[in-house]
Amino acid sequence: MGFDVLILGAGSAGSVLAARLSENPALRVGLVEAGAMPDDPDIAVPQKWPALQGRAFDWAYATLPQPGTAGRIHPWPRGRVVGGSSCLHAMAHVRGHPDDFEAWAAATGTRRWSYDGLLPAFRRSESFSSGANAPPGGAGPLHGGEGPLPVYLPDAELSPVVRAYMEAGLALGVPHLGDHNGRSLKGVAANSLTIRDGRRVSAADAWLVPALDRPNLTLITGATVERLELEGSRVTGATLARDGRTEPVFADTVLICAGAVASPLLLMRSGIGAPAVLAKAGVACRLASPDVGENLHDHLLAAGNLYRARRPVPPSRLQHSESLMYLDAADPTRGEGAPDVVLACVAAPAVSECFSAPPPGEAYTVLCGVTHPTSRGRLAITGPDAADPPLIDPAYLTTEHDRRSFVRALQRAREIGHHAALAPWRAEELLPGPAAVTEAELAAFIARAAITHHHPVGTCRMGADPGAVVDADLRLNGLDNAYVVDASVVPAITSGPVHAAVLAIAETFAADFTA
Ligand SMILES: Cc1cc2nc3c(=O)[nH]c(=O)nc-3n(C[C@H](O)[C@H](O)[C@H](O)COP(=O)(O)OP(=O)(O)OC[C@H]3O[C@@H](n4cnc5c(N)ncnc54)[C@H](O)[C@@H]3O)c2cc1C
Repeated sequence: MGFDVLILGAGSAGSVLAARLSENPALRVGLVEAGAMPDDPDIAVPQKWPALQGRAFDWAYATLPQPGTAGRIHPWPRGRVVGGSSCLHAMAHVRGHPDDFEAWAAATGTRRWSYDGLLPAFRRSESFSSGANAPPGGAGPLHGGEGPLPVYLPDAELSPVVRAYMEAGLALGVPHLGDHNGRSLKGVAANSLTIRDGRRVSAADAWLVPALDRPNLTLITGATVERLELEGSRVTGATLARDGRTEPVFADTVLICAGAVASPLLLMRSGIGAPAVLAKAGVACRLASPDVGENLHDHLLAAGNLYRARRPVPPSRLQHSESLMYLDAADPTRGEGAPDVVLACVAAPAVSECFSAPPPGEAYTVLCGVTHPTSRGRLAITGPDAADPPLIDPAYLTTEHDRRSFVRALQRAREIGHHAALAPWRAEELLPGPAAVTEAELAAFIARAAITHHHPVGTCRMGADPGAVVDADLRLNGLDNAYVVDASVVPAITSGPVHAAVLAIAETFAADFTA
């Protein structure tokens, strides 16, 4: 088998790239995916997203025990299915604050990765629409109206508890925000969701599936990429494992889109990485690239500031966590600039495995987290085969900045949670509970309550410096015809969930590649 362009991984970024590049009928595009087409009907049901984890289409990774979170091991779900993690995710669509992308522009030395550089891709990717009673949305200077991905701003379906939490924020002087995808991010807004007619729309649904009947696009499912094949400074293709056999696939250009966990692992299995890490795993070094797998970072959420309800809490009609509230922890009334903390109201009990909670309908939660963590970890292979389990160490809460900011976030969560606007719903605070008052007590609670917000990034960071894994064009440093295009190239995480940014990276790369 041979292609002009071979895309490895049919997740969020891979789905965008396969569709965009195969718009050119002269380009033979191959797309390889370890998983199958999604066939579990629960994937499309927004309320069921937490229940999808651990099923056959989840890679179900786990971190090393984390000293910063009381020695806990954190499950890391990732989609192993056509559509990738966009089939498992919580459907919140948040581009990030424009200042977030200044770090990307500074790292690469090009405005292409600034907010304004990415804006055409953000707009091109989406069809923005408002809910029945929301302010008018649709196309405009900041929103796209004709892109493949529906971005839906709900109103009428919002949970009454979430509405009360939003009212509490406004009463405390937090600015009103129409939606999360303008130039401001701090304030009160319902989450924009990648939902159409009450059903999840994955990146595969939006981009890939409509393109699958093109004769120049070949999707190969159930095939795990074992390694890239290298000849000098070129990648000639990859070795796939399918149905118990290995087979080669050849290509002029290879795009690695296996995600922030699997892309660096694939590079390492192929002999591209830190020589010491490769040697330890029994892999011969073909290209020394010490930063492969480094710079791993993620958002955490404290689950959570839990309240027993004084009356039944109706189940969410959306995806449970219906309103992220981005704030300046020192002054929540401040609207300018990027936020430093985030709150989220879940119309259900949400706690880590360290705590128990009342059944659904009897409690609700205010989650909180830090938008720009400074903790940086790493991941590594333990052997030469795709089946060898990786070492994943996000180094959660290892900086003073992250621990202190998290305490501020929890203090703001409690301020909202105890506000009069929530009095009709609040019976009592269950967690961390009235006995937790000092910063040390709150920090100890956070260490046991923190769970991943599912946003790992950074493990093949882009940059202009010689240590960067990929350059500003996303080309692998040291190779002529291989690129990484997925969440792993993000040099520094955005304020919020990262899916919108990953899609914009893929859209931007595709536009440049085909120009
Ligand atoms: C539970 C959960 C909730 C989330 N919630 C949100 C949210 O609400 N909003 C948001 O913005 N983001 C959210 N995210 C994050 C978001 O989904 C991801 O950041 C994004 O999908 C990453 O896209 P990607 O293309 O980098 O990787 P993926 O979408 O993970 O794609 C990688 C693909 O490569 C395939 N692959 C990997 N290794 C191999 C191999 N060796 N051979 C062949 N194929 C391979 C995988 O099976 C997968 O299909 C969530 C993620 C999860 C898991």
